[in-house]
Amino acid sequence: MVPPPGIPDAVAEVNTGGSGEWFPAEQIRYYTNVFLVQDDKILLGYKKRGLGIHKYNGFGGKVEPNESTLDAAARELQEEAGITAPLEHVGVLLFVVPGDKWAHIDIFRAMEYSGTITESDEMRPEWFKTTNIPFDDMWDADRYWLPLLLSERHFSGRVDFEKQGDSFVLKKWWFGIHSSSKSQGASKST
Ligand SMILES: Nc1ncnc2c1[nH]c(=O)n2[C@H]1C[C@H](O)[C@@H](COP(=O)(O)OP(=O)(O)OP(=O)(O)O)O1
Repeated sequence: MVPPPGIPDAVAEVNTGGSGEWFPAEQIRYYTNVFLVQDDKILLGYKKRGLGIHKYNGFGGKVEPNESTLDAAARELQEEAGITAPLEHVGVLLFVVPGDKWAHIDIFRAMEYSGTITESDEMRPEWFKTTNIPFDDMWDADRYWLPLLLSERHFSGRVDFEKQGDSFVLKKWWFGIHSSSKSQGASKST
């Protein structure tokens, strides 16, 4: 299948599914999401409030006006987990819900950090073995793309959800890797 609207043509498909047409374009809102990976462990945060409450996720949030994505990612990691880290940009995901702004999420990976991991009002940090990631308690499509982050790929993807009450029901997804494939070169943000 060719990449869906919003994803560059050069991205090679690795996983797709669901049915129906892709939802039409809306305005875009920019977010960040940071995953800290060390040896065979990954740091996730249990979301205590707001969008994605009661799910595990990386640390991140909205990019503020006049802020770079990298600066936003570093700020959110500090605010939500109390640490700083050299961040590598590894992926872009589009999350689409009809009638809402598209969520464009820049995904970063960190392999080391400074400071003390600290619970915040928004997130309770918790280490998991990479062989035991709590996908059943995460956003539904995370199981399809998080392995790409762990295998050090550069990836892009799109997930269309339908809102049913308070739930986001997975309708269709597409994930692909970039031809350079292995990610490289950290952007220092500490
Ligand atoms: N489907 C979808 N839509 C929007 N955001 C997300 C998803 N899936 C996700 O994994 N995410 C991520 C992107 C961000 O890291 C968070 C959402 O950020 P949010 O908590 O709303 O932003 P903050 O700026 O931290 O929020 P406030 O401080 O304003 O409450 O989930």
